Amino acid sequence: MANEQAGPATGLRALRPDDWDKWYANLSRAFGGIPEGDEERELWNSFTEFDRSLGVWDGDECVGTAGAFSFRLTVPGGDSVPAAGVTMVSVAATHRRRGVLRSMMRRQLDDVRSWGEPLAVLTASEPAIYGRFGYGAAAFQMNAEIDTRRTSLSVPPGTDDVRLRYAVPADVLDACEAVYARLVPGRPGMLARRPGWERLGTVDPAGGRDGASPLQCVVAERGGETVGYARFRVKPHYGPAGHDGSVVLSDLAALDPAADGALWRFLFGVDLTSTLVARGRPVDEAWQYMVSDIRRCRPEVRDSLYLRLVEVGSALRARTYQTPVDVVFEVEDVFCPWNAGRWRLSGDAKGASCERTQDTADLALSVRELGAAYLGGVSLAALAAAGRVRELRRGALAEASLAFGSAGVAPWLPHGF
Ligand SMILES: CC(=O)SCCNC(=O)CCNC(=O)[C@H](O)C(C)(C)COP(=O)(O)OP(=O)(O)OC[C@H]1O[C@@H](n2cnc3c(N)ncnc32)[C@H](O)[C@@H]1OP(=O)(O)O
Repeated sequence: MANEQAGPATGLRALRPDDWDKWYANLSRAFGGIPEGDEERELWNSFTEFDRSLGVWDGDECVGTAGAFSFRLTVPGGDSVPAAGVTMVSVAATHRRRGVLRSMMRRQLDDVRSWGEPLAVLTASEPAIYGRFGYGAAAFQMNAEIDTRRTSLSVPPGTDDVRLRYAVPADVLDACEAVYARLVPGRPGMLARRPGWERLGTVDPAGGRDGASPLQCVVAERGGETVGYARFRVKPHYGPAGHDGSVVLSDLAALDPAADGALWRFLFGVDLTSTLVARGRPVDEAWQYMVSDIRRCRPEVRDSLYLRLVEVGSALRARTYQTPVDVVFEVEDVFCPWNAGRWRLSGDAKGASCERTQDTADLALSVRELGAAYLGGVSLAALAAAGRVRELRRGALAEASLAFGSAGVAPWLPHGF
């Protein structure tokens, strides 16, 4: 790989295994410098894909880091598409705002393109950073702090047939992972986990508990089969009115409404607690429609997954469209100019073609808006209302907005990376 200059005396190169300690130390410091436990550190070391990671060096000092996990991401229609999971991005504060990040983003997107991966995805420490590199906010998450003493839950039929039992998280990891794997094709934004990544769900450093218990796990079973699980911590609190601790949900997955209802009913009812804290949940998750009082759940929606089309043609071909669509996009892409220009997308629920064209454009937008709309969670019409998509042929906006939808399932990223 060529050595690029990113400001005076800095050099950018692929990460070497021997450099990992310094590389990771730069990353850790950029996020506040509090050391992680050995288990977590070992986990991220095992996840690091060295030939897909970059370091920027000033002499023998690491001043910039970035990685790109080789993920597969569910797209509308249920296919799983190669996506670079951009991660571990940091620049030493001594070297900030001199273009070190920009140099890594440049090299990384060139690399991702050369690997033939049509998408790049990330979660942003600050939303203002990545739009300039063509990433749009494509999936959102729900956070809630539920007052479980003043909110009741009305569960779906069949909930009473589900058996719940406590289990040691590590002992039921394979069964839980099998549940997760069955859910992956059903929701855009979900990641097919690579071997080893299931450990992310059970890593439990004492320093990360904030006064709560170690991770607890309840599995939902029906007829001897695992149909769901919840992993959570309990944070005891004794206040003026007695016990009013919290349940802090870490992860929940269920194969059907009854299993889902059983798990949420359990979480609502843990003795000596009065609050259920649920973060990073799908924005359309069923519990919201089971509760008696959504206002007492204090729901809050937040940006979650940012997506970039690395190759516009192959990315738009890789998903399906919920209604027939035939539109010409005029795409602006300053950072990856190979995408710029006109593309004709023709598709429906079975498949799509997307090729370069000289035909007149129907819709004009930047690659960032295409990224935001790609998973079906942000409508092109809404982006047009904000002035970020221009309709050049009457009717094209409604046609494309409808087609890009994700069949009533909101996209969701199940875990950070
Ligand atoms: C996917 C992930 O891993 S997200 C994690 C990102 N990392 C962090 O937040 C850790 C702490 N912060 C940092 O390490 C650094 O400040 C970084 C990585 C955010 C920025 O690195 P820098 O080398 O300073 O960025 P660089 O100088 O290349 O800036 C490129 C552009 O982004 C802008 N920019 C950089 N950081 C920010 C920010 N936090 N907010 C808004 N704009 C920013 C710059 O102003 C510049 O703008 P321009 O295009 O108008 O010139």
